[in-house]
Amino acid sequence: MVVFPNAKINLGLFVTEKRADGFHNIETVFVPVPGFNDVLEVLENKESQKDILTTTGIPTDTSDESNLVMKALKLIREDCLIPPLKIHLHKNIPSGAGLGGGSSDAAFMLRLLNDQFHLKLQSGQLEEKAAILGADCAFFVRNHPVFAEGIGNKFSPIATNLQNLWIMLVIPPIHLSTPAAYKNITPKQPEKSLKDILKMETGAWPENLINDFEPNAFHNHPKLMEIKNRLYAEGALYAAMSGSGSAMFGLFDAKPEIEWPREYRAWAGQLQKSDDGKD
Ligand SMILES: C[C@](O)(CO)[C@H](O)COP(=O)(O)OP(=O)(O)OC[C@H]1O[C@@H](n2ccc(N)nc2=O)[C@H](O)[C@@H]1O
Ligand SMILES: Nc1ncnc2c1ncn2[C@@H]1O[C@H](COP(=O)(O)OP(=O)(O)OP(=O)(O)O)[C@@H](O)[C@H]1O
Repeated sequence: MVVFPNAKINLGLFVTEKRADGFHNIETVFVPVPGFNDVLEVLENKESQKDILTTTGIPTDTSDESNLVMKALKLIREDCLIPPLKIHLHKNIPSGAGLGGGSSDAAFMLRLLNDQFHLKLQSGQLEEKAAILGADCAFFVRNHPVFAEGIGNKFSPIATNLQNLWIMLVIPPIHLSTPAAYKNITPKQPEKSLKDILKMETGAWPENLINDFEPNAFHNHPKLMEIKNRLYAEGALYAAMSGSGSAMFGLFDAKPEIEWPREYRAWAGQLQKSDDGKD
């Protein structure tokens, strides 16, 4: 079976408090970016008793064992019998970009194993397993726009009308560490609730819809602020950094045609309703 784990963006991100377990409570809205994907294929390995992982595309700084797709497989095997597998992962979503690529791979692996081996796990059960693998992972199980609280794994529905919008992702060659980003932040309660802000006209979003990771990231990497300003200058309705960065995005009401320096990666697509990622 082949699946296409997609990226996410965060629409607003408040870091509200530090928890006793070292993690942080956040408020954010996750939005899938359906056309910006990795590719994950799983076949039964009939030639040996071992699992084999092969990877192509953007190299990751991780060993096979610590690759999140292998961690997802190990987690499923705690309760279910899965035969030896041949797994191929093609990485297109860069790591350290705040686009949740590794988390998406993990959640899609859980879903794929559930489907391919008829495990009959419900979405809620898959979300519980996904949350063990990473704070962002559970969102990718249902993969619909959602309001998230807790460490990013308690969900409630959100009324968003993003479906006719275009998104441009701009990814400069800057790798930002998520643990370091959380360490350098002072949590605070938001003045306005994110749910209320999202009910406002998009014209009010630039003033109100804030990503708490931006000030530190912009201070350390002024180019990120330049990208945001350029997205607005080119007509974005809203522009921000995704997650802990460094990917920036702009939302547009028509297809954006913007040239960026060659060392940046840029991609534009529509925020249509995402499917379940299966072939
Ligand atoms: C920045 C976001 O992408 C926003 O969606 C996420 O909060 C990050 O989620 P993630 O990459 O899945 O994070 P994990 O891999 O679970 O955690 C990496 C590290 O980030 C910190 N972390 C993560 C999530 C969270 N709510 N509080 C934290 O303090 C912890 O130090 C943790 O050890
Ligand atoms: N399949 C995978 N793809 C990418 N990274 C992986 C994978 N498995 C493990 N990792 C490790 O996870 C780290 C974070 O990867 P990820 O792609 O989730 O990036 P991110 O930008 O930090 O995303 P976010 O902060 O939004 O969750 C990588 O630096 C890498 O060491």
